[in-house]
Amino acid sequence: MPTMLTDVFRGHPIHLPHSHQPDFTSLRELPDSYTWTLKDDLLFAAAPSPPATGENIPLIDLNHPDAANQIGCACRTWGAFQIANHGVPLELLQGIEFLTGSLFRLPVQRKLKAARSETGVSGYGVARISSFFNKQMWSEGFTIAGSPLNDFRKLWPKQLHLNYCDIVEEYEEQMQKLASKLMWLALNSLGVTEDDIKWASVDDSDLNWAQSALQLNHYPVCPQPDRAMGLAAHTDSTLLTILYQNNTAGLQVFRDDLGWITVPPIPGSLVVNVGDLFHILTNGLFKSVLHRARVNQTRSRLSVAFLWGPQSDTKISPVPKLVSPVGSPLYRSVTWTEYLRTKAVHFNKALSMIRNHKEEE
Ligand SMILES: C=C1C[C@]23C[C@@]1(O)CC[C@H]2[C@@]12CCC[C@@](C)(C(=O)O1)[C@H]2[C@@H]3C(=O)O
Ligand SMILES: O=C(O)CCC(=O)C(=O)O
Ligand SMILES: [Fe+2]
Repeated sequence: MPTMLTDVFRGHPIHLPHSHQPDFTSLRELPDSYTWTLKDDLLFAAAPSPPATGENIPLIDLNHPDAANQIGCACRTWGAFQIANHGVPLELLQGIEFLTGSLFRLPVQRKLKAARSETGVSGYGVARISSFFNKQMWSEGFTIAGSPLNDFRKLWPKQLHLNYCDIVEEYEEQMQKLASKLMWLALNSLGVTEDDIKWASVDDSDLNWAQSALQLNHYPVCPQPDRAMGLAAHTDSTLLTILYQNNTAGLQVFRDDLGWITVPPIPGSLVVNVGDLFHILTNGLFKSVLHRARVNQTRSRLSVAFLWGPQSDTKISPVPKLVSPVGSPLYRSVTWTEYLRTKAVHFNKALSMIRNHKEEE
């Protein structure tokens, strides 16, 4: 039987200190356990871009006739871009932001009623990647995989949870269509079409070949933001991730030649990033971008990540058209479930674990 996203960590517990969540608002100084240095993350202080270059991920208008090529170019050079005219109603973006804010404003004891279990995917807690670091992150999260009904009922025992479930359902529906559209635009820019990928379809009335999770993130105001970390550097395991951020900056993407670049919030736009599975599918042509979230001394920050990938039993391997006739594929084939489990053990080394030894020249 194929594994669902909700089951991937069953038999694979990840020990996370959910219940040690501090009351962020009462702390005037950063506790040592939240103070990051180079020792805790080698990239912690990697030089930011020289201010003069002003380089940043592109903002792409999806109504532009050349959008596919612009997306392809952004996926190759940055592994990320922002989009305008994406068709997702502004009220829905405001709705998901309101829901996220009201969830994290709940008292911590109520949030812990829906705490993520050690073998589960859904629920409230610290970032799953926390187990790879000695220091704690200045954030709290809530993951939704499958229906949020059970968890939401624990958070809002009265009627409210039903309205919030509707918002999540509508948001996921819109995001699924958008993610599929973006994937095909990006692939078309490489000359890859529906004929080259048997497990996916262009028809957006049938998106059963894909699945997703929603990650709600809250980064509270922080007394010493320069020494804290909201969400440590990572790549997503997805094909694509679509991120909504509120009007507070914090997301940063890494470029080898530029260091960390802050992605400015642009009202109404969405950030898209390439995940590890898209990198594999394109035989390394699209960059799975390393990103992280920093925190702020005066403003709290919210973000909502729509993490999108194939069904759990679908084998993802480099599209043959993108492998040189004299070379071999950079990666062996892998399902999303297998990859998530590899990542749960090897974290940022997961891609190299599935890399073929005999590489393309
Ligand atoms: C589908 C998933 C991707 C994710 C692990 C998860 O099972 C649900 C949460 C996702 C998330 C969000 C924050 C960053 C990340 C690396 C993490 O720790 O949990 C991603 C995971 C991922 O993309 O690998
Ligand atoms: O909050 C952000 O800007 C980044 C969130 C993120 O990377 C994630 O949830 O995977
Ligand atoms: Fe991420």
